[in-house]
Amino acid sequence: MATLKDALLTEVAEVLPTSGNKVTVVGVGQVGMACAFSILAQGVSNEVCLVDCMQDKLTGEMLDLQHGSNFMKNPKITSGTDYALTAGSRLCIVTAGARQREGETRLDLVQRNTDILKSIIPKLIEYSPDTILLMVSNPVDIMTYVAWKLSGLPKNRIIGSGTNLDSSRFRFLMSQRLGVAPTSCHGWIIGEHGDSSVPVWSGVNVAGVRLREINPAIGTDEDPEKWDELHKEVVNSAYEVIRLKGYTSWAIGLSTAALTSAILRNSNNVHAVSTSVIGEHGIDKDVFLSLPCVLNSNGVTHIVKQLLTPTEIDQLHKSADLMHEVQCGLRF
Ligand SMILES: NC(=O)C1=CN([C@@H]2O[C@H](COP(=O)(O)OP(=O)(O)OC[C@H]3O[C@@H](n4cnc5c(N)ncnc54)[C@H](O)[C@@H]3O)[C@@H](O)[C@H]2O)C=CC1
Ligand SMILES: CC(=O)C(=O)O
Repeated sequence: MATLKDALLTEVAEVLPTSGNKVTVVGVGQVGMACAFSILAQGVSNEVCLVDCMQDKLTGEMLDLQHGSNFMKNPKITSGTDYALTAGSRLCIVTAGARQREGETRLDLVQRNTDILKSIIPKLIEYSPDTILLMVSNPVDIMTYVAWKLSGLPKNRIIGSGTNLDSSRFRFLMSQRLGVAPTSCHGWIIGEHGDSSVPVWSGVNVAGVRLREINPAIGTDEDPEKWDELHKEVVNSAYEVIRLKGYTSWAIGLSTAALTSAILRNSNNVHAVSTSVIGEHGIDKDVFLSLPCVLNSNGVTHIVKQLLTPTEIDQLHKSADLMHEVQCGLRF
C-alpha cells in the first residue's frame, strides 16, 4: 500500500548518503559540544557525527541539537559509541579526555590523555583513512604529536587547535585597550598553547602601523604602558575562566569552527595552529607547536616564515625544548 510519503513525493533520483562535508566530534563534553554547536549554528557543516563513551549523554546531546534543526540548515546529526558511524569523515575533531582542575596545568593531563587517545585515533583512521585530524584535547601540542604517531597520517593532515585561541584572546584584549575591533587588531601568539606561549610583539599592528615603531619598549619590562600585561592575561585566561566556571568552552568552540571552515571550504586562511615545526626558525626537535599556517582542504600546506626577533626565536626554542622534554617521558 502506498504511504502518505509515496503519495506526496515522486522519486526522481536516490538521495546521496553524505554531503561530503562530514565532521566527527569525539568527546561530547563542554568543549566538544561548543565545537559542534558553533559548526552547526554557523552552517560550516550540516553533517556532524558525535562520538563518546557515554551513551546516554551522547543521545541527550544529539536530541537536543536535533530539536534545533528548524533554526539551522537542516543538519544531519548522528551519534554513538561505535566508530563505524564516523566512516567517511572529512574532518575528525578530538576533544575527548580529562580537563584541568583548578590548580592543574595543561601539561599535568599528558599521560591520562595519551592513554585515552590510544583507544580513539586508530579507530578514526580505520573508518576515515583520508580524514584530517584536528586535535583539541590538552596539552594540545603534545596530543597532536601523539595523534601523529598513532595515526600514521602525513604531517599536513594532523593539526592542533594551538594558539588560534590564544591569538583571539590577545586580539580581544588589544581591542579593549585601543577601541578597535578584534579583527582589525593584528597580533599573533605562537609556540605552546599554554604557559610558554610566545607573543610576537615585533609584528603587532593596526592597519600596517607596527605598535613597536610607536613604542619601542612594547612587550618589555621597560614599557611604561605595560603592554606585556596583555600576554600575561592571555596565559592566565584559561586558569581564570576555569576558576570562575570550571572549564572553558565557547571561545575554543568558535576557534575550532573557524579552523573547520578553512579546511572544509579550502579557504587558504592563515591561522596559528599546531603543526610540525622541526626545521622552522632553527628548531631541531620533532615537536608540534603553533606557527601561522595556510589552512585548506589538504590541511596545513604552508607555514608563514615570520620575521621574528632573536628574543622571540629564543622563546620559541624554549617552548620546543619543553615539549620535547615532556614527550621523552611519555609512555605510548
Ligand atoms: N586546545 C584548547 O584550546 C582547549 C582544550 N581543552 C581540552 O579539551 C578537553 C575536553 O575538555 P571538556 O570538554 O571541558 O571536558 P569534559 O570532561 O566536559 O568532556 C570530556 C569528554 O570526553 C569523553 N571521553 C573521555 N574518554 C573518552 C574515550 N576514551 N572515548 C570517547 N570519549 C571519551 C568524556 O566522556 C567526556 O564527555 C580537555 O583535555 C581540555 O583540557 C579545553 C579548552 C580549550
Ligand atoms: C583550557 C584551555 O586550554 C584554554 O581554554 O585555553
